[in-house]
Amino acid sequence: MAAAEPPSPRARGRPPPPPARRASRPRTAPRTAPQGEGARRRASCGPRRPPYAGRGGTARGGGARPGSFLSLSQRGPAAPDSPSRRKESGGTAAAPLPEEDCMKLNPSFVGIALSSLLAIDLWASKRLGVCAGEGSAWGSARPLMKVIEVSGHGIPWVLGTFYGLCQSDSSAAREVLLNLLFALLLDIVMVAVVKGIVKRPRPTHNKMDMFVTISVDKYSFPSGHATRAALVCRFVLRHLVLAVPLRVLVVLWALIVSISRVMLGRHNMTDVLFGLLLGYALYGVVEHCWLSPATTPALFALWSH
Ligand SMILES: CC(C)=CCC/C(C)=C/COP(=O)(O)O
Repeated sequence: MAAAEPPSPRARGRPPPPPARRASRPRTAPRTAPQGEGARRRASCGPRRPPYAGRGGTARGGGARPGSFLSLSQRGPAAPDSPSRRKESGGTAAAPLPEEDCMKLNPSFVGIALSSLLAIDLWASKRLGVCAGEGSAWGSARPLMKVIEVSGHGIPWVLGTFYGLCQSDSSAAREVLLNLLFALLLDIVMVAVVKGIVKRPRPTHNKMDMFVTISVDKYSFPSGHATRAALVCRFVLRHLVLAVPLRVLVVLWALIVSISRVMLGRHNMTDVLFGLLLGYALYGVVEHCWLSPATTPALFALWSH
């Protein structure tokens, strides 16, 4: 006689066992099939206030709205019925994915990372501002730092280049100096534009006793001295024939000018780093727009004697 079969779960009034994929899920995430519209919305990857979001779904320290969560599993509206989508949803288009299948990236993490970086920047820059005043740790080196500051200032560079241009008697020298003048003016304009847009104030420990400034120089991002140092350094190394020790000196000068901006308390480190990058990139623009008697004959006619 055959043994009596145990009653099936359905016969006992229990729900049928879940499909194999669901059965492999951890027990800590029990689930029941979504019932009704409300449950379907909860199970979807759509906008949903995260547990750590404040009023209006804004996470602390960031500006993420609930709808701005990114889901790697979500599909854009362009391909709502793609084969992969159909496969995922078991053949029915637009079926919501289970919540656990969504990986949410909260954009406010980027904000938190940036804020942390800026906080470290402010803290480290203040500590490195050892020549920010006469009473600072290296206050006695401040006069020397200010001489280095003048060596990277725009006025001596623009006036010196202009003077050299007027004095030059070879067309090759004129071409190089005219392009250097263009590079210096482009640098001043670009730095002024970025400073005017970003409007980052100078460090609080800075004493505003700089030699000749323009209105945007009350802002600190990026460092005009650092952009000029990087730009002039690249320009000189490329267009002047110098012995190796002099080439090393040019690079050292650019580095010392840049470091001195933080030591003097004029800038935070990120101002200087961005300034160096900007100056390096601006040299590429100068090379691209290289002025020559062939491309700008009228300009060169001004300087021919
Ligand atoms: C007045 C002219 C022609 C240039 C201004 C040069 C200057 C004062 C730049 C500011 O440099 P930092 O941003 O490094 O402090």
